[in-house]
Amino acid sequence: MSAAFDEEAITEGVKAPLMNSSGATGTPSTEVILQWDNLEYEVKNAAEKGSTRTILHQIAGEARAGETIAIIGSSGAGKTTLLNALSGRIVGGKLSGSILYRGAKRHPGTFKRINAYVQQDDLMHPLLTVEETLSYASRLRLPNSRYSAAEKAERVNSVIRNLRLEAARNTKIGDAATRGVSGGERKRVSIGTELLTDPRLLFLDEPTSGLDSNSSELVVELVKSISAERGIATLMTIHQPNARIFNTFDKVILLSQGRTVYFGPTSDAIGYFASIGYQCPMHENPADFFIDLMTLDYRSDETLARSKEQVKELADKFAQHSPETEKTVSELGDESNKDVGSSSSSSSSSTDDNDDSKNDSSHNNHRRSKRISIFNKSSTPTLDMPRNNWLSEYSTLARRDWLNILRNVPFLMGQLIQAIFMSLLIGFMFFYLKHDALSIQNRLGVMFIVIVNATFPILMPMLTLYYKERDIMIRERSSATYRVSAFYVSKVTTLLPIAYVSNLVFFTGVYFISHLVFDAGKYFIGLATFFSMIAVTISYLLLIGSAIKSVEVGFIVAPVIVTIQLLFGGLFSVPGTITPVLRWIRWVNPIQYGFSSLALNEFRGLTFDCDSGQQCYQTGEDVINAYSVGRFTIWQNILLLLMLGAVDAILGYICLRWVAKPRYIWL
Ligand SMILES: Nc1ncnc2c1ncn2[C@@H]1O[C@H](COP(=O)(O)OP(=O)(O)OP(=O)(O)O)[C@@H](O)[C@H]1O
Repeated sequence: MSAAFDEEAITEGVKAPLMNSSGATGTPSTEVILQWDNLEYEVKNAAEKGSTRTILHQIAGEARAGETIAIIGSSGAGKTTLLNALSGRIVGGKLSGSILYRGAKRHPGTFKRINAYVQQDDLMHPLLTVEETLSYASRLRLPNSRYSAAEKAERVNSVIRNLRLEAARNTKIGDAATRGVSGGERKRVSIGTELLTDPRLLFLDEPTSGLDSNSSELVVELVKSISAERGIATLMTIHQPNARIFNTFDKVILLSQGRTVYFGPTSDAIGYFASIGYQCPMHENPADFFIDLMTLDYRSDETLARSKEQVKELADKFAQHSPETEKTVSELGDESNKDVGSSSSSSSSSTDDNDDSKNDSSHNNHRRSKRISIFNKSSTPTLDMPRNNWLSEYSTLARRDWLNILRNVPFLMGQLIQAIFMSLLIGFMFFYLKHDALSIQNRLGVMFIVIVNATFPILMPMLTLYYKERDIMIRERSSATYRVSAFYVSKVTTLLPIAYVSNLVFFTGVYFISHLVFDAGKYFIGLATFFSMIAVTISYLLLIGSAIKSVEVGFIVAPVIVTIQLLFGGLFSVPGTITPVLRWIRWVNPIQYGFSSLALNEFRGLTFDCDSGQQCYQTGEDVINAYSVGRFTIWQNILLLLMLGAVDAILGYICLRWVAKPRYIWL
């Protein structure tokens, strides 16, 4: 099933022999998966024009197969920046130094498919169950050429088992509006979707944030256990872990102000700090102790200066320690790697405090061994995954979209109730139109309101849906899960039918209650115009939702443009009378084409009973001429609508590709 892969294909250039930092050739059990050296990251300093700010200073380290490494530091220390730099997800600024994947330069296209990144915010479809979420992820991420449907299902089951999600298997993910799984379960589902592909590297940004200590411990323990079992090199940022969690990690990187204050086996950290004059008090959580040492104290200028001095001293001492440390860390790394996968961390320190932490650790590991089952050993990590074809991606996404939308009862009911309510309101407002002079204005009014109903009531709720899904797509795409085009077409083919069903009810209701010209041909031509207008609205919302990244700005721009289109739609001002400077608007105004088409359809062939002495249009043709709606034929108007829709849809797709394109800096 998991065929062997050509490793040359995933790296650039000549592949270097695998070396650990002491220069020894790596053995499979201590294989260095990721090495980084002299990493510096600079950004523009917003406070001072022309100057830069260094966020990471000369960071070096390595992550080996099966190791779980924590990046710890106070807020703003540079943890996420380091994680992003290592995972190839850093945007903007200037990154320098070197990062090697198994001894060779990383190749962006393939590296992102073999490493997994669990973001801090778990963006998932709230209406899918845990099992469905994992199942769709497996269908999208695992290639059909290598995995049968049964194997994918087995993999999902294995993830559910290993991440202890059996009880939540059929629970919906949920969100602020819908109660779903707990925070810890949600995080484990996020991790599970990333583990489905058997990554070689796992990055987690604050996986315990927002979780209580029990859930946090479980998440970290499971990640550690799975990483060790599967030979995954795992790096995670973490905020103030408790002592038990701290001792779970094989190694820690302690960061302060973008500098390394310590990198090495967790069990040696207390000893190292004691050796440079900072003894961790007995019974104090070592993580809290280290973070206190590394945090700037802003209470006064004096405390700030003192804490800055202390941070500098810690970083300098670690840097001075470096040649020796590199060796020590590497040797210790080898030691700890021997333990990777077993249930205890190495310890070379003999201080009381360290004994304390060792006790914690062994207690922890005892709990872990009881609580954690392991992945199916027969499956080996894969290094690269070929993609599924477009049709397979599209059909999976479309099925997921349909499931999502059909479960979104408030949205569907809202659409239907709105359609019924508006059809009754408008139908009875213009109830049973006669053929007198007054009916002319009313008929024009009905035509216009029908067209308006194909804009706002569809645009706003569907734009909300689209923005949510777009963000999930951008996250999923960062792991090269599927093509943007498959996502985009899937959106068109779900949103359009949903809009058509509810608006068929609306159109039919208005048509018969207000008693427009009863004729099957006119009904269907009117419906064709109305549906073409809906297609333009859907394309327009895809364009806005793709081109404008910010939801807030999108919600301002979208209605403003539609309002302008309404003003120039043909009812409030006759096109020929508009100032020449603004006259071009009609050419790109779908409302004008839609209104013209409906008006032509309704008025053609009509005659009106004018009272004697009353100024009145005698025939429908008179109305058509007076309102200048006869510039194009009905079918030309419909064609122009469809063309505008196609242009919006194509522009939307181009914009989405641009928005979804990762702009990561690579080393
Ligand atoms: N692109 C950027 N432009 C400007 N400043 C940046 C940029 N990236 C990071 N920073 C700054 O670098 C510092 C480190 O940021 P980072 O997010 O890595 O910290 P962190 O340790 O993860 O903090 P937290 O735990 O609060 O998330 C912060 O002060 C942040 O504002």
